[in-house]
Amino acid sequence: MTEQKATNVFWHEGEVTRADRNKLLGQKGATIWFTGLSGSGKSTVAVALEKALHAQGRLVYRLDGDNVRLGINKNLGFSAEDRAENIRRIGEIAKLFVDAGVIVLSSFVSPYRADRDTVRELHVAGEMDFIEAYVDVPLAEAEKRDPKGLYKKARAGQIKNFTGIDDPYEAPTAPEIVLPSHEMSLEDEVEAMLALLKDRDILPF
Ligand SMILES: Nc1ncnc2c1ncn2[C@@H]1O[C@H](COP(=O)(O)OS(=O)(=O)O)[C@@H](OP(=O)(O)O)[C@H]1O
Ligand SMILES: Nc1ncnc2c1ncn2[C@@H]1O[C@H](COP(=O)(O)OP(=O)(O)O)[C@@H](O)[C@H]1O
Repeated sequence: MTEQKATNVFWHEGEVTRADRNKLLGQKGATIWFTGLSGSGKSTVAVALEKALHAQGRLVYRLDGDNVRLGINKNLGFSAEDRAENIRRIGEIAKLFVDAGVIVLSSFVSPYRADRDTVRELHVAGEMDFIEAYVDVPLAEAEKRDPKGLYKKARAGQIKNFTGIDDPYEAPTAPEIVLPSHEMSLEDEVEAMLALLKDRDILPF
């Protein structure tokens, strides 16, 4: 693919603002970024939190690793470069959703600190909330769960560059919240996330 830079392109401001949309929805759009090993519980927590927020009448939308990779990012693999591009695109998509007033729950392994920090900076530059939620389980626990049988395949050498096996996972150094899903119930994880969102004024009432 030839890289082309967007030149002579300008952001076009409308007359309805993000603040107007947030007011209409009674919430503040924000990105909740779940990161962690495959099998740590990112999708499980995001699904449960989505259900809880929806039941409260919040507009919430999940972006999930497997789903996004079946669609917009289907041309990307798992090299460090492709993972960076995967996360960059998802970061941009999340930002558009936040601008629309939506609470985004994103679940991606996102193993590289620099890639996650780039998404954080993108949000901060746009004066948008970015909450990094580290779903922190020991590799042995994720491997024991192995919900998709991928660790088994990676151990057998049938999948290369598998995070935690023959590819790195760089743990967050200052996440907004840590969820040790091997020591915490799913209900407690959801409660902890809801409390944090309230604290941050993402759920103003
Ligand atoms: N090599 C390798 N490493 C890690 N994960 C792999 C790999 N190959 C396939 N899978 C499956 O793809 C899901 C991870 O996709 P992500 O888009 O979240 O990855 S990344 O953020 O770009 O690193 C991941 O999903 P989750 O298990 O839900 O995390 C796996 O099911
Ligand atoms: N407290 C918990 N929180 C989240 N997942 C849990 C918890 N306890 C057990 N699990 C299980 O761990 C697995 C996590 O899988 P998944 O959510 O697909 O992880 P990921 O999205 O990080 O790959 C699921 O089978 C889930 O039922």
